[in-house]
Amino acid sequence: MYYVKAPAKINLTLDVLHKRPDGYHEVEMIMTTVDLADRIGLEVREDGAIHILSVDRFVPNDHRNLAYQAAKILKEMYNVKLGVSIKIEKNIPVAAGLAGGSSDAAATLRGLNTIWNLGLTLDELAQVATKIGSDVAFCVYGGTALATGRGEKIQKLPSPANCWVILAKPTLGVSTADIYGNLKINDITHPNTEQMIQAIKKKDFELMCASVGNVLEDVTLKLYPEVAVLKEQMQKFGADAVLMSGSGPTVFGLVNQESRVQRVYNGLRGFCDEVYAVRLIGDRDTLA
Ligand SMILES: C[C@@](CO)(OP(=O)(O)O)[C@H](O)COP(=O)(O)OP(=O)(O)OC[C@H]1O[C@@H](n2ccc(N)nc2=O)[C@H](O)[C@@H]1O
Ligand SMILES: Nc1ncnc2c1ncn2[C@@H]1O[C@H](COP(=O)(O)OP(=O)(O)O)[C@@H](O)[C@H]1O
Repeated sequence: MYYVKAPAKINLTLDVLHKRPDGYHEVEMIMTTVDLADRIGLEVREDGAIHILSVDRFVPNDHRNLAYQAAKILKEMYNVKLGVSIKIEKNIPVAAGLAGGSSDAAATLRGLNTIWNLGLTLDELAQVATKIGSDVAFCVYGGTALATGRGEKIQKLPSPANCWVILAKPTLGVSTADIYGNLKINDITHPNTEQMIQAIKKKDFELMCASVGNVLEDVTLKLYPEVAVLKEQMQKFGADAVLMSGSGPTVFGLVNQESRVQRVYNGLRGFCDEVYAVRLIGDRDTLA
């Protein structure tokens, strides 16, 4: 079995510029990877079939799985005769705003490139990724990046100031399409993306904390008030910056002092079953 790591992402910023004629939203967002990861095991099949093995009850075991779709598209585009068995060891909460499915698909592309001997570059894999979902191209590279278009155009950024990330996932899943669908374009307070880029380049933790922002947050908080409560708790227990990731409902807190990580983590455990204390990975080379 050949294993590939599929880390979760958080959105440090998420801005929507306008709604496009194709129904997608034109976005400008800064994403970075954290060290909470699924593990994807791949085994070549001589019969040409694609099989998914996953025991998580929220993860589809068939063609609906994004890892399955990744293998199928890659196989068709490059006329590969071999097949693959894909084992998914799920650690990233599902439908959480952490791009777990997208990262599984991206890890499958990277892994198949190796075990099917395709010799493709990451840029070529990212091209394939855009056919699977908006977040998959980012996940092919990992690290930290500015994503534009519908999220598939990736410009690499350096690794931000290192810090801890506390993730808290309420027991509800949200549909990304629903959240975008409820966004009122004329009623948006835009985050300062340029300032966040400067904060990342200078590795300035305080400026990074002052620059976080996500225009989807208001939409999800209105639909699910328990997410707002979680945000307040995270702030109360002393995180330096608190924001919802993606379309939610996961809330993350940035903390740079190790002594405070345990306090925030323990405080939240009283409210929320799924809490994780992880590090920013931030650097794309760690995926290799
Ligand atoms: C909100 C974000 C932020 O990183 O992440 P998640 O919350 O899903 O992790 C992404 O934009 C999600 O990307 P992804 O989950 O890959 O979305 P897709 O499968 O491409 O699209 C799902 C649906 O979301 C809506 N959508 C998605 C991307 C976009 N730029 N505009 C949209 O309006 C569309 O209705 C689309 O049908
Ligand atoms: N490998 C996968 N892991 C998780 N979810 C998957 C996967 N493949 C398909 N899905 C479907 O995608 C949906 C969104 O999942 P996920 O990527 O975890 O969330 P998000 O888009 O919020 O980051 C889930 O409801 C699930 O049915």
